[in-house]
Formats: sequence, structure tokens, C-alpha cells
Amino acid sequence: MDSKTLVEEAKKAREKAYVPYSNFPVGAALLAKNGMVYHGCNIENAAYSMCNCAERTAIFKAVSDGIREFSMLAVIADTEEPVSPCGACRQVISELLADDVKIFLANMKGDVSEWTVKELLPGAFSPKDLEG
Ligand SMILES: O=c1ccn([C@H]2C[C@H](O)[C@@H](CO)O2)c(=O)[nH]1
Ligand SMILES: [Zn+2]
Repeated sequence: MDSKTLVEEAKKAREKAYVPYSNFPVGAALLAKNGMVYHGCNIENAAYSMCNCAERTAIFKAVSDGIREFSMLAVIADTEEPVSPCGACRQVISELLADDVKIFLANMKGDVSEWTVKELLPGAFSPKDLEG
């Protein structure tokens, strides 16, 4: 699967967003190495801190299915520039996506920027740092 197709999958996922507070739907699609595509949308809540971003939803769905090996992640929103993941998502991405996973940030106008995990959060803490 190519990045363009994955961005289209993220666009489909965006349609499921539950965003009564921000009215800002975001979609994500995470391609696992086994070929599965995990969709994620943002899901908000009256307790604002409980809001879950689209990319974290996709990652948590995959990990909760026992899937840990991925090749690409796409995220899309209706933004001027390609959507920018929040700090929490950057940390989750750094921890659960290997360094070689390609990340595509997109907007509805068709702009797409490609990132590496390290570029999204240089110096992120990782469980490997806990080893001796
Ligand atoms: O990359 C992003 C950026 C924002 N949001 C969500 C969080 C909140 O629901 C809304 C406004 O920030 O968009 C995402 O899901 N992913
Ligand atoms: Zn986020």
C-alpha cells in the first residue's frame, strides 16, 4: 500500500470522529506489517482531558489487538498546513512506533508532509532508557 492510499484511509476514519466540543474532526490510519489497516478518529468527552486523538486511537486499537509492527501512519485534518500531532501523541508514537515507520501528515487540500518518528519528538524517553 502507498502513502496516498493510507491518507485516503485516514480520511475515511475522520468521518467517524466524535467532536461535539471542538468540531475539529481528525482521522488516522496505521498500516501494520501484516497488512492490516487500523483506523482512528478523535473522540472527545465533557471531561476534556479524556479526549483521545485520532492517531492515539489508531495506535491503541492495534496494540490492544496484539499488533506491534507497523510500516506507516497517516493523519489528516482540515488545516491550513498538514495537521500537527500534539505532544502526548508524539510521545506515544515515539514509544510504540519503530524508528523506521514513515509518518504522513496531511490536510484536506491535499498537502502531505513526510516525517520520521525521531523528527516528531527528538530525544523522546523510551523504555530502552530504563535498561542498565
Ligand atoms: O493531531 C491531532 C491534533 C488534534 N487532534 C484532536 C484533539 C481534539 O479532539 C481536537 C482539537 O485539538 O483535535 C487529533 O486528534 N490529532
Ligand atoms: Zn494528540
